[in-house]
Amino acid sequence: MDLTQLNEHFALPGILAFHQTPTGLIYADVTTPQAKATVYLQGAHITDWQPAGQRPILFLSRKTDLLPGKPIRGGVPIAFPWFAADKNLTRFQGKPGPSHGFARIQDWTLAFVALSGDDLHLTFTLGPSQMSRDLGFDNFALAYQLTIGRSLTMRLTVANNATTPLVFEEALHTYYHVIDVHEVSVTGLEPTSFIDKTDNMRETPAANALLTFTGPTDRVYENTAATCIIHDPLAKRNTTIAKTNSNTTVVFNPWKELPDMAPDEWHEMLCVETVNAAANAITLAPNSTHTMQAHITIANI
Ligand SMILES: O=P(O)(O)OC[C@H]1O[C@@H](O)[C@H](O)[C@@H](O)[C@@H]1O
Repeated sequence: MDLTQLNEHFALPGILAFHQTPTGLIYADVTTPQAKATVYLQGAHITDWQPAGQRPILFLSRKTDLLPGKPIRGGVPIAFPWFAADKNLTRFQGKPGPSHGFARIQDWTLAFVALSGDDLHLTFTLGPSQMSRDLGFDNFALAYQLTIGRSLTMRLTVANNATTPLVFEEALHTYYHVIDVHEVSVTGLEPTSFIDKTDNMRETPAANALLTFTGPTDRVYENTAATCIIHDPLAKRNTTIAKTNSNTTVVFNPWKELPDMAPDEWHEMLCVETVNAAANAITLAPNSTHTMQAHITIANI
């Protein structure tokens, strides 16, 4: 659907309207009694969620390009069907796939809109495309359900429509806005060992202490379904991330400016990602589905 059709079919006066950036990306502009949000069709990518009375919860780089086919830096990129670098080149006839897969750089289809009390439900779908087929993925379907209100729920369902198992990784690669990452801590991962991507993928024992940030951080915590809490004393809030059917959590801060970030913006961001990757990659039987969910709530402290 083009912009006009989206507005004809789905707009809700005062609640939901669709707009287009000068660069050609279509987005949903959401204003409910409880929250504001922005969701791009490219990647079904939520870039802003701001419950009433709160500062923005999600980080979005001021320098991100918002160009067709280019990943957006911030918000919640959906990684599928692999996480980070494509590690299995032979599966794709030697062609390297894009970082974090193709789902975040494809246009999704908006399939469902409904208001339920103060919550807005949006469902996006993605099926095979020329790009996915070129990378060896031709028999899957994705549905992404967002429930936007005082809390945010993100549910990603993968269906395997093939006659052979579908092996994939997935992530709701959530960038949180924090006032100063030096002052922030994360609880929930104390008892869990991790792969340290900043130290040659070293298997690192559990710290048994809350997580604070003093340098580049890129950690893959496997076999954990734990709820995590981001404690941001300067913002006077705790952000709680509860997961369903996710056994990996990734924590990321580059500790330097990335090419599509403004200088020093890394101070203001922290990724705590709801993931199934590495040892927790999913093998999905034919004619079955897998649903991973993240539920985010905010409490003032
Ligand atoms: O630059 P990208 O492709 O968006 O990836 C950002 C980061 O995403 C993290 O989740 C990965 O663990 C990092 O290794 C990676 O650098």
